[in-house]
Amino acid sequence: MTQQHTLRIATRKSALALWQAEFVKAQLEHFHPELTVELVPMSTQGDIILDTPLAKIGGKGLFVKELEQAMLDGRADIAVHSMKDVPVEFPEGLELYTICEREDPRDAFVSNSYKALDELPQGAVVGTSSLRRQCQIKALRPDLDIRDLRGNVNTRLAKLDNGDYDAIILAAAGLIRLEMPERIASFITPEQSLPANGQGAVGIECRSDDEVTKRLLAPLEHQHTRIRVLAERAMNRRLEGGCQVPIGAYAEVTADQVTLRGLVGALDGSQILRAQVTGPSEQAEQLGVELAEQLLAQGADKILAEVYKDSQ
Ligand SMILES: NCc1[nH]cc(CCC(=O)O)c1CC(=O)O
Repeated sequence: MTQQHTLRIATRKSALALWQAEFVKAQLEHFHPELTVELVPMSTQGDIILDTPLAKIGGKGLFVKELEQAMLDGRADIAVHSMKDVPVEFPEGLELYTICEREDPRDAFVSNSYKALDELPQGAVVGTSSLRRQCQIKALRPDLDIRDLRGNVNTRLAKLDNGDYDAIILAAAGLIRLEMPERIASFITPEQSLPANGQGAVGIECRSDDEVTKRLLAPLEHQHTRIRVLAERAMNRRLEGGCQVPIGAYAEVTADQVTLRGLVGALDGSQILRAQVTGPSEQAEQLGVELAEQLLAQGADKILAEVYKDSQ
């Protein structure tokens, strides 16, 4: 590496994406004081199509395609992603090389009037566009009126503050990173609602043949997080679920064992399939597949087929 080496980070322009890119930049500069790191902010399809419910647009990787093209064209060297938005498969020539330490993976209950989900009055209006959150909240509280809520974190908070909703559900990690932890009225436990695979974790993608960049990224790797996220993603991959599916996946690691919980739900919360597996950490991905197969044996394929049919 020469003194002048510059590493360019392709990033979306939302506050959270920029925070994550700046975080990776700071880490890289910390480990490599000689390195210059630049951000290359860009808009993605997912940022542009704002008026259609995400579940209806479908299409895996709405938020990553442009970033990936920039790396393939050599306009950028790495892309920083929220792991939960990264498709399970990568285009030829690119790979997810680094998984950084996870922030709190739980969902957060956010409201100006109520402290928790079970305090909401009958028929209260709750905002979320996530099918996963929708089905689990419906199962807990069938009376609630769940309405679509799009936009980046600040837009969603503004809609809550306008009085459009009694409460909204957001990833705790986003609120913590954007320095708004006081917005979290309470955490939603994994028992109430399983988080999305990879929630709270940041991943770094680069060109497969870019050994220089890989060496620079190596110190940012967090093995414990990798095991958890690999197990969670393997489950989603086996279920062929993108990021807009009513699938929850949550892994925890104790000593050298990983415990993975998974769930597939019907959108109205009328049916929720759950399963859990435990095994050695080295077999994280196999455990994810095993869990998916348990869910398929319970009929997850029928539920998911129904969801995909509705989103056509
Ligand atoms: N789908 C959007 C998205 N992607 C990542 C996060 C939060 C941070 C994370 O999971 O790392 C969010 C916002 C949210 O779900 O509230």
